[in-house]
Amino acid sequence: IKDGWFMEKSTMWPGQAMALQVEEILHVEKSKFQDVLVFQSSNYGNVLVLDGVIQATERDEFSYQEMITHLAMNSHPNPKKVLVIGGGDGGVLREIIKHECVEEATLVDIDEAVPRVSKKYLPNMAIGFEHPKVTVHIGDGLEFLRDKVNKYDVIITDSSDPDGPAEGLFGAEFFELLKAALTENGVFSTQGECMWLHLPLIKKVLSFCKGLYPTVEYAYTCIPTYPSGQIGHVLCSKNPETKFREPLRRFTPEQEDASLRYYNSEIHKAAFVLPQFAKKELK
Ligand SMILES: NCCCN[C@H]1CC[C@H](N)CC1
Repeated sequence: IKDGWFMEKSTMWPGQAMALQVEEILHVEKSKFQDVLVFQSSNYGNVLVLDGVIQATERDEFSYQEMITHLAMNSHPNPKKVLVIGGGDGGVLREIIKHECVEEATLVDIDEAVPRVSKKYLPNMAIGFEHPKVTVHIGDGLEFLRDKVNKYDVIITDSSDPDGPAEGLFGAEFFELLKAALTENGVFSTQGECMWLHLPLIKKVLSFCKGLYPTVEYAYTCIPTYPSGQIGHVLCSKNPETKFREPLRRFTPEQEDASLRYYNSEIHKAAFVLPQFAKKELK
């Protein structure tokens, strides 16, 4: 932080950096896995930063949390058992429990510092932890999956970037373990990186998934404080009949008005419409 500004510089997005004005530094810690920083920004609320990378801000986190969750959940006919890998800030859990049909939501995050710090400084996002249907494990998502077979209807991998503790969540073994852990018509969504920055990585993940799953799609959302203002999701289904581009289930207009700020059934469809440069590269 220099002259009151935080700058998100990283080799993962060379030559560019998101900058946010800092009102107050609220928390600095070196956890077992990463550097944890929380600061109050001038116009994005409190901001959670891990290893120098913005993970969530109070003002725009809902875009990512709603889309990574509801694109998958509304593509499954009746998701009862849901698993979140990563997601230690609680935002995805908050979204999952908006689906009445969910019986249990399990979260596995490798770093206990993330839930602890999120509850304290981003309480409206970490509210997901309080729900009776929620169980939290602290541990490696890859290890957690090793003995899970035919257990989850939906799995959401809400990870940081490949550069750090989440590295294993972008590899071949992880996608194979995911497949075994999903039930017969299971669906999953991942943090799928940005088409302006990571097309080669996205292409690699998509083509690998196409070898494992009958239905694979890429969608994205707009979010001001992520690199290049956009983040994608890779969506896979074990059911060849799954049509991701058309929501199978919908929230009622009342639910959309009452409890959603980004996702709705129109933007569900729009999320899969890619600009020409990405469409060409990812087909
Ligand atoms: N719940 C938010 C998890 C973090 N998502 C990622 C954070 C880092 C970004 N460069 C990409 C998305």
